[in-house]
Amino acid sequence: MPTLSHLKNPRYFDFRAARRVPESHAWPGLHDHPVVDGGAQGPDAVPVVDLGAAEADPAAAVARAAEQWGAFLLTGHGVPAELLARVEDRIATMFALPADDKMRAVRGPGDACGYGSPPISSFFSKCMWSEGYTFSPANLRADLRKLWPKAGDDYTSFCDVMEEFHKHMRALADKLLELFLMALGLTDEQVGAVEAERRIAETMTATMHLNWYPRCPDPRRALGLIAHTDSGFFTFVLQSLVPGLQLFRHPPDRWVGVPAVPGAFVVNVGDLFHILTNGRFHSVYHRAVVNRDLDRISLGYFLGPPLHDKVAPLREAVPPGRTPAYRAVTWPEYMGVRKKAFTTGASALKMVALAAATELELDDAGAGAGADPAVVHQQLLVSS
Ligand SMILES: C=C1C[C@]23C[C@H]1CC[C@H]2[C@@]12CCC[C@@](C)(C(=O)O1)[C@H]2[C@@H]3C(=O)O
Ligand SMILES: O=C(O)CCC(=O)C(=O)O
Repeated sequence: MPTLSHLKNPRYFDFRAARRVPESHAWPGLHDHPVVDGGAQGPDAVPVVDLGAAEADPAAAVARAAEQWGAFLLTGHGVPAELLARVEDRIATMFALPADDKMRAVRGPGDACGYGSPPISSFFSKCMWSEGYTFSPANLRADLRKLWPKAGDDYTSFCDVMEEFHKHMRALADKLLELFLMALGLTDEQVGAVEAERRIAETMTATMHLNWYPRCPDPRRALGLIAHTDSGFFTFVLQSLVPGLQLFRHPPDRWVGVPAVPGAFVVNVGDLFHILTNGRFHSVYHRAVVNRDLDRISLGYFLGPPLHDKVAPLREAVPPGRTPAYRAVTWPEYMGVRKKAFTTGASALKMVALAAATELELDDAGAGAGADPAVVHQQLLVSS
């Protein structure tokens, strides 16, 4: 059996060759909470928002899901299923590149983009059972030359497909932002006319993160992606083939498995949207688990503000007579707070909460309150 030392690149863990889960990849505490099926009828059914003809009032459906779950399945969105199949196929081709090619594009310390574990992994001493690749669609052709320096057919088809996908997704993001703002109670006119809202719509940026979760000989000991909230505004997750995404819900503490619905996106509310909406739409803890027989691929399309813009609660989101619950932060500033939160066991959202906000407002803040699975892991596993 090949071991790490037999590989040309000693930094590359060869998941394909692994016959067992080594201590470096074994996470304690994975089964502290039960897992329930979010695809079955009942209170744990993940909400579905259908943007097609079937939904009479999509803004009301978005409001309910964002307030009660911080996540929902999005169908009827108009992105062709045939394009999604090509996207998944191209991602699989990319992850099948030889290790040395992938390592050429490795993420540097502090870099947002690149190949390897996602940025959050640096907060933990254990390794996740996955590989990832982050890139900016705005810079796609240049970024991808790191993986395919000689360009060629695979490079061209990857870039063509991702550009086509990005075009659809950016338009869908605008549509969903408008629905989110209408869900907050803004009228059509206000969404277009109020300066703060207009600026968000005009400047929102997109980042893509691809995940590959290789099949795993002992899936109960390994973890694909540690529990986290996304830090930006909102994220579209594509997991249309193999399920593995779980949302944290409480009380009682439990993981809700999100069904893999062909052609659907999962939409997650992120921390900056939580702040923007003054906690009315709350960010959601989620994680990805792995399985024994099947590789899994997922894609996150992350929307957020430009790096230098401050995000503060929208005036329209703060109830009359109340003060905003959060202070203004830029995205990089918030990432810095989150890093500190991981090393101290605190909640990043609570760290940017304003002292004047009442306990009630913070307790309403969903992810910021109550049991926090990431903090539980953090106490056990933070890298020294
Ligand atoms: C635009 C983003 C959003 C990032 C950072 C940057 C690029 C990669 C994203 C993720 C993807 C995996 C989980 C996460 C927590 C991570 O570590 O990297 C995400 C993070 C965030 O939502 O904060
Ligand atoms: O693999 C998944 O389903 C989750 C992906 C995710 O949470 C992410 O990329 O942030």
